[in-house]
Amino acid sequence: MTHNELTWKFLNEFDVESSTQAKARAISLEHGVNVISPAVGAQLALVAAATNATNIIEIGTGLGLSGLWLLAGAPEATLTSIDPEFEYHEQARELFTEAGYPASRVRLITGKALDVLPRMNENSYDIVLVDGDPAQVAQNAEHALRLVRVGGTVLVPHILQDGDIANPAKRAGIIAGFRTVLTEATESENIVVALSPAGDGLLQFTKIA
Ligand SMILES: C[S@@+](CC[C@H](N)C(=O)[O-])C[C@H]1O[C@@H](n2cnc3c(N)ncnc32)[C@H](O)[C@@H]1O
Repeated sequence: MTHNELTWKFLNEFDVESSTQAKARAISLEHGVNVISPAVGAQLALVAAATNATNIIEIGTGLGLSGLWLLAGAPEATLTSIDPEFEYHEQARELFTEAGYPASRVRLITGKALDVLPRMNENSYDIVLVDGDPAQVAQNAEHALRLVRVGGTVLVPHILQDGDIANPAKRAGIIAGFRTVLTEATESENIVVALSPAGDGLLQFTKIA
């Protein structure tokens, strides 16, 4: 194993999941859902805790793993999570309940992000997680920036796209969308940006104006 591979392995094995998070990961994998790594999950929890988040929105519930990590950092927060898959939401609901989060604080909206997000109030959320349809990442990130309050943070996992984002020859389709998100984030004067190499990458930007 190279030095870089060893470092990456260490980084991604550093954080330990709760039994419910581990269960959510196993069920997600059974459904073929591309989940965040424990290292990314821990980063989400840390941002939620550091932001003292009370109002979180998540695009792409999956089976609930990323939501469980966000609530681990802000157990008193309300999580609104959007996904078109009703079956995923049924399973996720069971996992949120098992982890002790009441239904009143986990609002699952079964629908498509681009239908739901325009109806949500701007400057209202402490955290917006963008992890829905990768083909719509640029539009979703634009909505996220509108929805997050000043001082709040937008989180975009899978930003490195399995290494494809670093390959200039890869320009088409989904990769183009992720590149747009990165370019717009670095060019905006109203946000502070950090790109983390954890898991498949995590782009974080905090609105400052
Ligand atoms: C990468 S998975 C999310 C994984 C989850 N965030 C986690 O780490 O536990 C992407 C999710 O986006 C959902 N999705 C697909 N199209 C969507 C859309 N138009 N709006 C919102 N979510 C969508 C999929 O059903 C899938 O659950």
